[in-house]
Amino acid sequence: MVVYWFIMINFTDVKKVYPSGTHALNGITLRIEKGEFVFIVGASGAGKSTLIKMLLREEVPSSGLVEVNGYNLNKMRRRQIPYFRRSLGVVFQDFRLIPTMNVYENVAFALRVTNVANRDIKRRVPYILSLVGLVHKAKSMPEQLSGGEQQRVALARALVNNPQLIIADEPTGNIDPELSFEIVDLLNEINKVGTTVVMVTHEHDLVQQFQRRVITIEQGRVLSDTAALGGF
Ligand SMILES: Nc1ncnc2c1ncn2[C@@H]1O[C@H](COP(=O)(O)OP(=O)(O)OP(=O)(O)O)[C@@H](O)[C@H]1O
Repeated sequence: MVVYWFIMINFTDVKKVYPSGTHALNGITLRIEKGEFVFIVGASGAGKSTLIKMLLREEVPSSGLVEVNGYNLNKMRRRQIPYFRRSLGVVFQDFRLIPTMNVYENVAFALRVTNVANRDIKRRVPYILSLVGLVHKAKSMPEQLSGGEQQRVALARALVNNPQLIIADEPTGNIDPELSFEIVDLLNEINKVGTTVVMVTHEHDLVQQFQRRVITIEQGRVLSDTAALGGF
């Protein structure tokens, strides 16, 4: 096996058959380099979520190789999984904020679980909240926020550990179209400073607007893989 330092994600002939017998992935081979911004698109049932679950090591392939950020996920031991996941920033469609914690605490919590010192938390959380434009909402509870604001908190939480890779699974699925643009724009800004971004989406308008690499999945295969217009 050759590990290239510039590769963030490597799938080699990845197949996934669920115990039900469904063939969700039928031989996916793709490479995403560090620093790329990639949209993953495809019809419902095409295999996008299964692909994301492979990236997070929530599912293992039936065959084929999955490498993420230098880790061979096929060989990863169970006790290594939490450490691996902490190297990623993950954003989901349904935000997944802790409802009993305010905005500040939701973001701080991601640092507390990794035993970051209090004085560093006090410095880092306001900085990240300022990046997503939510300093003035630090004391608000999630239920007091709009969908777009909740997703920005989720993004702040994903960013606070300074991950090299952000995985966003339909991050705009539950927010208004005009706010969706803002979320992808933030991901775009984060990407510009070097973070790799992989975003699953159904929204063709967004994909059109941002003109990045687009990988289309159909029936568990890569149907097309188009480089960003204007090139890298
Ligand atoms: N845990 C599971 N057990 C059995 N089959 C599954 C499981 N998860 C997904 N599938 C099946 O695998 C196929 C791919 O599903 P997947 O969720 O990856 O698609 P998707 O592209 O993410 O769809 P959507 O856009 O609707 O979320 C589908 O046929 C689905 O029914």
